Amino acid sequence: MASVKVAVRVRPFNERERENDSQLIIQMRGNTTGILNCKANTRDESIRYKEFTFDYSYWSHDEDSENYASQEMVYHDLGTEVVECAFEGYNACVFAYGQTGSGKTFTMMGHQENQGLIPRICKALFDRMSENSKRGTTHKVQVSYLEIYQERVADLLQRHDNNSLKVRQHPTKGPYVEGLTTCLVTNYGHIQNCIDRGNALRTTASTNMNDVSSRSHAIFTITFVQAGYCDGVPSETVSKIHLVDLAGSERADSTGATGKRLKEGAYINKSLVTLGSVISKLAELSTEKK
Ligand SMILES: Nc1ncnc2c1ncn2[C@@H]1O[C@H](COP(=O)(O)OP(=O)(O)OP(=O)(O)O)[C@@H](O)[C@H]1O
Repeated sequence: MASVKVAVRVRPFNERERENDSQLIIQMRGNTTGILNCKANTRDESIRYKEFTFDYSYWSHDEDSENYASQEMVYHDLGTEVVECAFEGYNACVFAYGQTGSGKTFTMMGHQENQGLIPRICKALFDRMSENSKRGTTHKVQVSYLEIYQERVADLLQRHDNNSLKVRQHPTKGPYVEGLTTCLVTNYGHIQNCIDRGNALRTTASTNMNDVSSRSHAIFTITFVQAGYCDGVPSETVSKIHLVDLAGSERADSTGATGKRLKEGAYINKSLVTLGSVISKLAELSTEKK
């Protein structure tokens, strides 16, 4: 099982793009994504057209296409492995990264009638737990949900008067957010309630690029404890699943942002650049180790 997997997804045109007769510049074949640079001032196809290979390339541009990648398919490829990891005692993380309006919240959360990765992963966890309970394993599931808005951490499961929680470093457990609400959940309905409550508190706003644009990074964390017997000895396994819906990078001239929206956009871009640097550094370190 690869430790990191990268998937890209193309969404359908939105109304604005249809009205503008926008040109589709993405092609997908298997796990390869091709991008056409129609602004390149050359006829040289090797310059105009570039292909990149990912673990998965999801074609969700038109539902009628036989290659259409549904929420179910994305869950099947990416979500089932997360559930598998959690039951094996590993930590797992999925995050959605991309330009504003590109479909991150749709992929992570989806809609009631077309659910995304987060509700599907939660549902599968509880289904599998009820199977395992029959074999004597007991489980405890806790969730927390936070957003990082303009570099401040806010609890999405309970509004605090002071809406800026502190991030601290625990000597053995690593980073944590002091005072963050954790809810003990015992069934899927309960976890769904937490998700809905958190989504309702999340900071969103309308921009020219997206009517419901997330203005914050959101992290939904599931702490999953399994207790049972291993070779007759009582044992406990703890795993954490972090499901992250990042705010999208944006250009002020495209979003039409001014005032508060512009300031939000600046914070979003700055934090995404920093995240990119962190990921590059980690990748460098892991290459050096090999
Ligand atoms: N695969 C898809 N199929 C159908 N509709 C989609 C798909 N992906 C995105 N959409 C629609 O596109 C719009 C923008 O998507 P979404 O809000 O998920 O973008 P986002 O990347 O989270 O944006 P932001 O960074 O601004 O929050 C929404 O109306 C969403 O329903």
